[in-house]
Amino acid sequence: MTSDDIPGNRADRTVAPVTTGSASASRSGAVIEATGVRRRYAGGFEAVAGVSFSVARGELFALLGTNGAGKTSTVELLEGLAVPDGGTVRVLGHDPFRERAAVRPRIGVMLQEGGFPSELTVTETVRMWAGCTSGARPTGEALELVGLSHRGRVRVKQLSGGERRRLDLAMALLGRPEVLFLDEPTTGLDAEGRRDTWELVRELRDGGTTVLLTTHYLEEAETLADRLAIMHRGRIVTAGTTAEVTAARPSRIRFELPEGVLAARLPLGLRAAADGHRIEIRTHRLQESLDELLTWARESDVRLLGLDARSASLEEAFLDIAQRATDNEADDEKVAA
Ligand SMILES: Nc1ncnc2c1ncn2[C@@H]1O[C@H](COP(=O)(O)OP(=O)(O)OP(=O)(O)O)[C@@H](O)[C@H]1O
Repeated sequence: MTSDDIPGNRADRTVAPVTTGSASASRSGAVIEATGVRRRYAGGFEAVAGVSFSVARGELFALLGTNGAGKTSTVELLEGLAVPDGGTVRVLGHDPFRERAAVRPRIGVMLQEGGFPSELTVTETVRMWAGCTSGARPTGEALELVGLSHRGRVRVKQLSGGERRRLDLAMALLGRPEVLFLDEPTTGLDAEGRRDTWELVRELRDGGTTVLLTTHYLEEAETLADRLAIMHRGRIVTAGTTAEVTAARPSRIRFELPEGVLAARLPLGLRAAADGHRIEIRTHRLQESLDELLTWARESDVRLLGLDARSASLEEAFLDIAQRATDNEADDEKVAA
């Protein structure tokens, strides 16, 4: 969903007014804080069902999740675009909806879909928003940050999807925000654009900006996030650093045995799944298992073809979590039937 669904918010999209006042945070020291947050839509559907997390100053936190998991619904509450139906949200120590005037000038928001007048040129659009933003970056600087300097005279309606995302980002950065909310910032960008955006976001974070990011790109979260949470059906299923989230997953060793060498000859200690000559070993002790395998191969004079050993990736953890959550729900439904 986008904030188009929330009446009265369209005019506020992507405004990122200037940073003012001294830094502040909640008593816990967190700059962004969600505690037991719930959000229900018309008809009673609960899209956010008790979500809690916090983001420290200068930290980059990524919210991941399956489609419809409730990421945007959660982030919009923190952006002050709607009021939670339960729990509390705090940004810079304030309620972002009720104390909007205190929060809004210090945050930058990049929604999932920007809503700019399509007949204006890129430069006119930035100038217009800069006019509502005290202390805004110069137009040229904002466009240069996102690699749009050469597109200033082009009308917004003529921009590609990826260029519009860049313009959205320029608007979010216009007021040099302390806290930046980025909802799927690189969707529609090509590989180079994505990397440029990562670089920029990393620089902002290194400069002290606190960032809350939602993304479907696991590599993006793996590359950028200090910590992350994975949501599924309105709840956070797991959270932590990438290393913590992947820690419980086994590493993987893959290779092919040459003709005439049977998988049964492999050492008993290596739990291997064989598909013909193709072998996959799953292990929680990657170094020891690899050592055992290579010793066996050397002593048996066996060449391991296409040998590939790797630690668990965030992608595997994500797919596993989504699958397990779906299986649990199927079991619950069976019990209820
Ligand atoms: N205005 C609305 N009215 C009713 N249901 C809604 C509304 N907006 C969102 N939803 C539902 O709430 C759930 C969560 O949506 P949300 O957009 O927050 O998920 P998301 O994790 O951001 O998804 P995606 O990754 O697909 O963007 C979905 O089931 C969605 O259909």
